[in-house]
Amino acid sequence: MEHVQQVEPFDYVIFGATGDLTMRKLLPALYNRLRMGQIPDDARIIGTARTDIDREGYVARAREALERFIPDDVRSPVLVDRFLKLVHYVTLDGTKADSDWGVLSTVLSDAPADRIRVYYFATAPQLYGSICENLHSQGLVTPHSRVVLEKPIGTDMATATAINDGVGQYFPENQIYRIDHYLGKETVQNVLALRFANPIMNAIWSGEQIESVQITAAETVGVEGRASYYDTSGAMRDMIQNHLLQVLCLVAMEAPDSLEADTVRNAKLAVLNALRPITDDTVAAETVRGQYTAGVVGGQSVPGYLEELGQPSNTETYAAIRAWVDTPRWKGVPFYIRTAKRSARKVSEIVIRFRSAPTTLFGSAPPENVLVIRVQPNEGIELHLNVKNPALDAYTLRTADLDTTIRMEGGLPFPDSYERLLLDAVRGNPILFIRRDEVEAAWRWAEPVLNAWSENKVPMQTYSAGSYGPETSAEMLAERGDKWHEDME
Ligand SMILES: NC(=O)C1=CN([C@@H]2O[C@H](COP(=O)(O)OP(=O)(O)OC[C@H]3O[C@@H](n4cnc5c(N)ncnc54)[C@H](OP(=O)(O)O)[C@@H]3O)[C@@H](O)[C@H]2O)C=CC1
Ligand SMILES: O=C1O[C@H](COP(=O)(O)O)[C@@H](O)[C@H](O)[C@H]1O
Repeated sequence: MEHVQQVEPFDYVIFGATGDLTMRKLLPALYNRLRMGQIPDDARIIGTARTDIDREGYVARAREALERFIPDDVRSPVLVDRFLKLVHYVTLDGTKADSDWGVLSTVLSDAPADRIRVYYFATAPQLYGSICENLHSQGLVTPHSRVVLEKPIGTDMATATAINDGVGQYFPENQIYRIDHYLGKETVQNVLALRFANPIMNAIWSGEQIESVQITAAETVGVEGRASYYDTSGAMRDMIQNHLLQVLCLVAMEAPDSLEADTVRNAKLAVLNALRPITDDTVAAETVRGQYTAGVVGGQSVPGYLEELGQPSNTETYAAIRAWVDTPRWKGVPFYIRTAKRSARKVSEIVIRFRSAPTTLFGSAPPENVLVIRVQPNEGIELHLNVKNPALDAYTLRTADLDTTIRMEGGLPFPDSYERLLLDAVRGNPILFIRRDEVEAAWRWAEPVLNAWSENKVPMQTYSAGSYGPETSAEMLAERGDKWHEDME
């Protein structure tokens, strides 16, 4: 059974309440937390969007979303009805001062003045600044208010600065929660436990013992219904600048002095600031980008990216980067990070390859030890060790795996990462949210790569849907005798 504590009563005001993210992720996550007993019955979820519907109409949409996105075995009619009693809707154009803010103000003023209020922005990020301005001028920003910002925070440094400035004018940094759902994943959070709660790991966690690090987030899906967003984004902006760099930070950071949010964020920031800049001179050697062509994924024929889009595009659906963290701990250790749409399989993982044993005792050098942190699916940790091959009389080696699957008690699936993060915003716990300087440091590193790619300084490769990506990606690793995980024996 999950150990849960009910949070204080709150008002969750969602801007963008009719959109895909709200229906697919936010409402189901809140339902699940109610189901687990964490949400009090006097909490309120107040959806807002321009669509002119009344509460009944919105509740009907929310019900449909729960029927679609909550599996039958955890959806009970009684709980759904209880959840929907918390749901309200206000028709509002968040960007317009003369929109009907009075209705939202009236609804909010029904609650005590010191009630926790979370404004969740599930709209296009360009709208965040003007929504904040209106919240402020309507007197709706209280000391107990916080704002959750969905990604992407900009498409480059300039746009990120504009968004952060726009929000920062009305909310102090400690009331701003920039969400990165990878930080809500259980096994990502486990990186800190693995590293710092286990002296045996801590002792070997540096370039003295580690040869290379791989961080992969590959998906079998294409761009689904989000082609218009994705084509302005691409793999680097969609996944690397945020999710994968955050994971890299957790793998590479120095031990924080405490689990206080800013202490951990300072440690992550130090890693981002230590990332070696990729320049016009190094970008072709250190990066690979590609687009999928038609292929077969999971036994199904799928079209290529350009066919799906119906127009030419210079947007990458695959990116692999050899990054370097210039700190004494990581001297000489490449961090390979990659992400792909329409990959052979869905997998997010961290793979640590250790240096080979300096021994000739067993003839040739034994294979390297490899530690795999499986973020998803089948969350767990495996360590490949060399053991004596019991099938042979001669003293030869074979690989044995120590493999632990991390499960919830009772074998329940892990809660979706949004469940943890949505309630952390209510609790006022920002540890799994990104601070402004982290976003900026990530853009500082990513932007030169994006500029070089847009100037075609790195050729756009192709890869068949259902493959592991362009061949040049494997070649980049082979230069240093490395292999992607799927190519390791
Ligand atoms: N969908 C996903 O899986 C993910 C989405 N995100 C981010 O979440 C945000 C929302 O994405 P998504 O749900 O896909 O987008 P959608 O286009 O599906 O939804 C956008 C929402 O914003 C509302 N909206 C648009 N303009 C205004 C306005 N002026 N005032 C108030 N509401 C407005 C729309 O409703 P209406 O037209 O009725 O006003 C709609 O509810 C984006 O920042 C996206 O990048 C991040 C990660 C994953
Ligand atoms: O933020 C995003 O993440 C998803 C992948 O998330 P995961 O939890 O399924 O690994 C990705 O599909 C989407 O394009 C991106 O915006």
